[in-house]
Amino acid sequence: MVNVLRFSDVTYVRNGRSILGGVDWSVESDERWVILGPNGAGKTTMLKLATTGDYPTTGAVDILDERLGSVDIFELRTRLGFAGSATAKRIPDSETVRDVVLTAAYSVEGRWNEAYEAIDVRQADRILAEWGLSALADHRFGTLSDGERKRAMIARAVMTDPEMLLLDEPSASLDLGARENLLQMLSGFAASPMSPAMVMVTHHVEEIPPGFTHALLLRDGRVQAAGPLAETLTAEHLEATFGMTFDLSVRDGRYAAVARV
Ligand SMILES: Nc1ncnc2c1ncn2[C@@H]1O[C@H](COP(=O)(O)OP(=O)(O)OP(=O)(O)O)[C@@H](O)[C@H]1O
Repeated sequence: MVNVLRFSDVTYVRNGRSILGGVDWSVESDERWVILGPNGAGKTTMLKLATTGDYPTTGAVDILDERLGSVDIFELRTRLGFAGSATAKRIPDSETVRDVVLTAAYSVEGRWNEAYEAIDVRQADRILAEWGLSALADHRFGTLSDGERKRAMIARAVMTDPEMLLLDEPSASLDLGARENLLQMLSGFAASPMSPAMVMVTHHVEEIPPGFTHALLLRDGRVQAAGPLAETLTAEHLEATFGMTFDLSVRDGRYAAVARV
């Protein structure tokens, strides 16, 4: 398997504050990772570094075999798929859902005068179908529900066949049905050997799609545990990460955690 992401002794300091400290982490092309941790633990900062959004203060970040700091990040970004709330904010409300996906082929937000190849349009329509969005293809992005919006942003992120897909809280703010629907789709996507490496940040163990293989637990910018899901996502590691005792259960690949009173 090919290494797609490596953090080597990464620190990230801003305004005199240590946000990440001594992070070592490695992702292979067939792995699907979830990053869990309390508010402010540094999860989004890790995604920011992994998507070329910033540089580590010390240590090294290697993305798709390229060292951050000595590579053209604009070229590297075309090989990554990223969906998060910040990316959704950049999409014009008036954009159709088909164009939200299609414009990823040109790395732009908002269609202007680009002429798209028939092959790109076919690819967009195939992806819209895969993410349950065909019926909404001509709807305006601004009219979508939160759940539809999240799916549209993931569809956009996979449009260019990225070598690594990174998702920041894809299930946040979704109702139960929309969350379950999205989890099923993510689970199906994760199961395909054709899919890229995946890294997903979430706040809740209930939001881990079955089929995800690895977990990284972060607290105060430090890795508490990282590795294969079954060995890493334990009540003991959750306690060390969140500072509370949990009853943790897993059924049919779905995790649930309830604080022990
Ligand atoms: N530029 C900055 N200057 C100072 N502090 C920062 C800066 N960027 C991030 N932080 C702080 O770093 C910490 C980690 O932020 P980050 O957004 O990575 O956490 P998170 O784990 O994603 O949190 P949440 O779960 O609440 O989204 C936070 O306390 C945040 O306030």
